[in-house]
Amino acid sequence: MCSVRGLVKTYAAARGRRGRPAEQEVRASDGIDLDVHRGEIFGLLGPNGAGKTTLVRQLTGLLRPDRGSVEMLGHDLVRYPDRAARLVGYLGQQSSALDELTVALAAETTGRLRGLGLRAARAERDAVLDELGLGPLAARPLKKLSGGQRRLACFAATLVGDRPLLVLDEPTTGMDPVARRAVWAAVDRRRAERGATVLLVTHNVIEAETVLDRVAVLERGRIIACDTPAGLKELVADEVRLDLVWRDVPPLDVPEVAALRDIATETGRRWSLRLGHAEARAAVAAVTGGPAFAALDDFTLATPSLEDVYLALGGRAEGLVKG
Ligand SMILES: Nc1ncnc2c1ncn2[C@@H]1O[C@H](COP(=O)(O)OP(=O)(O)OP(=O)(O)O)[C@@H](O)[C@H]1O
Repeated sequence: MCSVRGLVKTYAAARGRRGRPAEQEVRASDGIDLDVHRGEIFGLLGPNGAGKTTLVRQLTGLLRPDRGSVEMLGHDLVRYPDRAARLVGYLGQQSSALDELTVALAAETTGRLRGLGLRAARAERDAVLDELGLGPLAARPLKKLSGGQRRLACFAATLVGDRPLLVLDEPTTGMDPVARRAVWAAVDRRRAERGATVLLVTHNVIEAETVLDRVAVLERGRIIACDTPAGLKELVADEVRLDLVWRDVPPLDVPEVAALRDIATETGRRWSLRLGHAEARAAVAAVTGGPAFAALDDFTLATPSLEDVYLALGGRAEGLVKG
């Protein structure tokens, strides 16, 4: 479906202003090889600034790589970037182009721009707005919607006028749980019923995990791991996650608790720990059996999620690329 080889993109250094030193140039894509197969939902994960948006903008013909090739359904998109519009439905991070239109007109116009006749565009518009529960907002201009509503309306417009590849950059940003669920259901339906291919950029690792077939983890312009969610999770299969929530102050006078603190990630009253199975059993016994129990509000023990993989990879980057 889409094959990327040796992709390199460097942003030029910004000149320093008012005595500040010039910024360094940024190599946002640093030799990326990637294959997205037809009919799969492919996820791109990575921390802020890893180069995800830069990569997808090159795949959608909006940004020209310095080096490397992008081939989509047999088309060379580096040489012929205009062809991407016929192949890709792209939901970028910003939506200003549609802001003046109503929700209904944004969807209809997208369909028309993608070559649908008026009746077909209107029929698809109605079906998509209905599918996403946007009917009540259809007559409202996008600029008068909340952030999450606007995002959902832009997502709706992206779906009109079927494209073989959907590229969605953080589609659920700002959405409430009902809207998010509607987005994932719509993505899944397009794959199941129409064999659509979807490339998804997301930070919402846990939510996306249920729909993703394969995932690439990007860091500083490079792909440091690429596999199925299950394959990636095997990388941390020997670990479990223990979350402890304290009522108030953790009982650091209990030696076992003090020892756990050294390896915990603290967020408010919550401690998150990644532990081996035996260590986790010992930790649970220590915090639930002894004097620490009175200070404990809640605890959960979970098998690793894609988020744990992502965090673990952050610590040991190189050499994990698979398949
Ligand atoms: N137009 C630009 N000019 C200069 N540098 C840029 C430009 N756009 C992005 N960068 C830099 O390139 C790197 C990759 O940015 P990019 O937006 O691709 O990351 P990202 O993975 O999409 O991040 P996020 O998760 O925050 O959206 C960052 O270091 C960023 O600062």
